[in-house]
Amino acid sequence: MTAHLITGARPYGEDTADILIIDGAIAAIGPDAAAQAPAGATRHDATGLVALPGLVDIHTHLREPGGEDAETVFTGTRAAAVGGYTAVFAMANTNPVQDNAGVVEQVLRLGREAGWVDVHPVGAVSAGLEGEHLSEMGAMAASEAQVRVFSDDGKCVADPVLMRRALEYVKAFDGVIAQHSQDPRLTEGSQMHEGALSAELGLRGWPAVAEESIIARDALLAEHVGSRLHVCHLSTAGSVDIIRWAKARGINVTAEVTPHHLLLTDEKARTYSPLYKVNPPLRTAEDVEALREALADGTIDVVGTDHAPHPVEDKDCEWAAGAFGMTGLETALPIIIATMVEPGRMTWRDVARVLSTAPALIGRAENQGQGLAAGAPANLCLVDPSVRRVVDPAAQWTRSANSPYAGMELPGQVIATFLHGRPTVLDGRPVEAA
Ligand SMILES: NC(=O)N[C@@H](CC(=O)O)C(=O)O
Ligand SMILES: [Zn+2]
Ligand SMILES: [Zn+2]
Repeated sequence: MTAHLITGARPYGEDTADILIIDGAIAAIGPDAAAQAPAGATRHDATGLVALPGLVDIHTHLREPGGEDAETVFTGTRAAAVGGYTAVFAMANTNPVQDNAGVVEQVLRLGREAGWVDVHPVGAVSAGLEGEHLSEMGAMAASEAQVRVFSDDGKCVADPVLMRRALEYVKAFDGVIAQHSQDPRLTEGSQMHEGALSAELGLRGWPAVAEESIIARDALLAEHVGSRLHVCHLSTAGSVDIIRWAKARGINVTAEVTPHHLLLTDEKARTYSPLYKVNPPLRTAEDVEALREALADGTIDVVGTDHAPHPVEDKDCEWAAGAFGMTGLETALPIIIATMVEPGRMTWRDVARVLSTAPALIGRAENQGQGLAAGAPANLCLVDPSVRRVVDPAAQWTRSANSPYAGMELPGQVIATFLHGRPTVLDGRPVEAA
C-alpha cells in the first residue's frame, strides 16, 4: 500500500482540508482525513496552497514521432506535469501522421513509458491530413488508445462533404470532431490578424470571417447529422456570438480558447518577432475581452493550451518565414489566474471546470476530471497563488523556447502534481522515476 497525506491545502481555494491518498485514489478529504492516515503515509505540508483536480489539456502538440528536435512525448508530458496537468490529448499532426491504429498506439506506449501524464492520442480526420479521404477512424477508436477525439488540427477540414462524413462516422463510438476553423482560400499567405495594423505593418491579413464562416457551417452540419463538434482555439468576438447562438439552438458544440488568445493582442506583431506568430492569429483587445467574458459565462467550455513547440531555426528568422505556434503548458494556469481569477471573473471552482472537468468530458477521458472527492482517482495539483514569477523559457521543461511570455511576470506556481496517486512534481520540480 502507498499512502500520501496532504495537510492544510485549500481544495478549490475554499476551506482548509487534508487530503488522504491511498493506492491511486483519494481515500478521504476534509478535516478528518488525517486521522485515517496509515502510519507509513508520506506527509506533504500544503499550507496556503490551493488544491485543484489534475489539469487536462484537450489540445497539445507533443511532436513525436517526427518532430523530436522540437519536443518528444517525454519532454512534452514532463512540461505538462510541471504545469499541473495529469492528462493531455496529443494532436495528430505528427510525422507519420496519427491516422491509423499503429501510430496512435505508438504514442500511447511512449506516454505510458514516460509516466508523466495520461496521454490520449488524437486521431486525424483525413488520411495524411490531406483533406481528401477519411482516416482509419474506426480502427483508432477500437485500438488500445481508444481514440475519441479526431482532428486535422494545423489544417482545417475544409471540404463540407468530408466534414459531414466525419461527424456521422464518430457517432458510432461517441467520438467528437475537433475542428481547426480556418477557411484556406480566405487565408492564403496570411501572416497576422487582418485589420488596420496588418495594413500598417505590411503583413498579409487573416480575416475573422475565415474562422467564423467555418464555425457557422460546422455547427449547422453537426445539427444536421446530430453529432458532436468541438471548436479549437476560438479567437474572435464573432466566433463567440456564433457559439452562443448554436448552444441556444441546442446544437451539440463545445468551444475552446487558448491562454495566449486571452492575454495577448495583435499589437505584439509590431515587434516583427515570430514568437508572436500563431494560428489563429492574436486578435484585437475587443476580441480578447469577448473571449474572457465567454469563458466566464460558460459559452466557451474549456481552456486548451495549443502548446506548439518549434525548433529555434523556425522562430529565429523574419516574421514571414517563421512557423505558427507558441509553447504553453507551463504558463497556462498562471495566465488563467492573471486574466480570470485575480480580476474576480472566475472562482477556483470555475478554473477546475474549464481546465479539468470539461476537457476530460469532451475527450471522454473517464479516469480524469472527476474532481476532488473521496473515491475519485488521485489526480490533482497544488498551486501557490501568492508566488509571482518572471517567465524564463530557458528554465522551462519543454524542449523548445518559443514562449511569447519571456520576461513577463505571472502569478501562481504549481508546487506539486499527483498522477493516479503518484507524485510527478514536488517542490515545483519534476520527480524523475527511480
Ligand atoms: N497553433 C499553431 O500556430 N500551430 C500548431 C497547429 C495548430 O494548432 O493549428 C502547430 O502544430 O504548430
Ligand atoms: Zn489549430
Ligand atoms: Zn494546435
